[in-house]
Amino acid sequence: MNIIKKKIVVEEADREKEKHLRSKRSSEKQFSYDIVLGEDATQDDVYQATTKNLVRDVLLGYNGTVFAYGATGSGKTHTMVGQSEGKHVGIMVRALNELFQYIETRKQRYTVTMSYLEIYNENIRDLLNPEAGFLELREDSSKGTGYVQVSGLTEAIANSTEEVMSLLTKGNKQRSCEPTASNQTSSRSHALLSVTVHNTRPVHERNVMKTRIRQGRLFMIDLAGSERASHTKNIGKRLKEGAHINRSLLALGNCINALSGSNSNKYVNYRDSKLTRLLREALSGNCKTVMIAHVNPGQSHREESKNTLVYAARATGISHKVERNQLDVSFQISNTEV
Ligand SMILES: Nc1ncnc2c1ncn2[C@@H]1O[C@H](COP(=O)(O)OP(=O)(O)OP(=O)(O)O)[C@@H](O)[C@H]1O
Repeated sequence: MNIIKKKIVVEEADREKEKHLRSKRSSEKQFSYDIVLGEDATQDDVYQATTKNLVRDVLLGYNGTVFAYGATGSGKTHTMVGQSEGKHVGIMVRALNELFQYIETRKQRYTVTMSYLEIYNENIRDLLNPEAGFLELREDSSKGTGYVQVSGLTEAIANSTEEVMSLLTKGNKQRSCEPTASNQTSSRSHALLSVTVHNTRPVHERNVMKTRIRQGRLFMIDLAGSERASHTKNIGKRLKEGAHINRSLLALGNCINALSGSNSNKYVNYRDSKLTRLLREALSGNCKTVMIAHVNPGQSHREESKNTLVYAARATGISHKVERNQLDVSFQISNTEV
């Protein structure tokens, strides 16, 4: 697999090449994306290219989502979570660090809250309070069609980088992770970290004092990887987990298909999995969304990598209008003379 700036070229296997040669068709398949990062890209390169702008946007009152997609063992957790310190820390830590660095230099009032959950075998667990058991999704139609909330999920207030990092570490330790034949540290769940930044500041416009309220929310998601039972050699519990993972990723793929390009009028079924119900806003609502597709360049991973590339190429065709969450509350200054 050759990696060029904005394109990925997948070469067919030798046997397929011969077939293409006989039919005089190209044996290569090209996929185009906004950005393509090669095997030598550092964690910082990935953060800068994918998430840095989302952090800035969230501070301005937009919603943002970044999610890692790809087959098992392709490097999703490495990208999103990474190592706990040093140059291999992942996107979650980098984004939270940058967010607090910015807030600490500002005089405005910011409140940062954070929640962290996992979807394991179609059950939602609070990673900041796992003792709470399985949590339910509740629809709140007053906030729009399909708006869902996780009932009883911890929304922890974080006042500093240290506090937020300690919450993140606590959550990561609770994640369902098991060795499989494909990956020694395979995530068996989808992990969704949500960070909400609420900001108020006074503004003075034409004799009117106002309080400007902005709220932005950043979702950072490490999906579990799609897997083939034959590759992972999973049996029993691992096999059941794999089936749940594949089913919810299929539901996500179906939503991406329905939302992309010429299919945009098609009915989008978010109801097939908890993952798609939770991601509805990110996929089609008021949200700037970045998908990081992971592919393994090895020959033996060619089919899985191709599937990932096809979905990612479709996702580039999804577009929707994004608005800032901002509200001005005015106080009239009257110059009444007595
Ligand atoms: N860019 C990279 N540099 C160094 N090591 C990497 C890189 N990408 C992945 N790895 C290593 O490869 C292994 C598999 O990666 P990782 O666990 O991130 O895959 P995954 O896509 O999250 O898999 P799963 O879906 O099974 O959870 C890990 O040991 C990880 O540290």
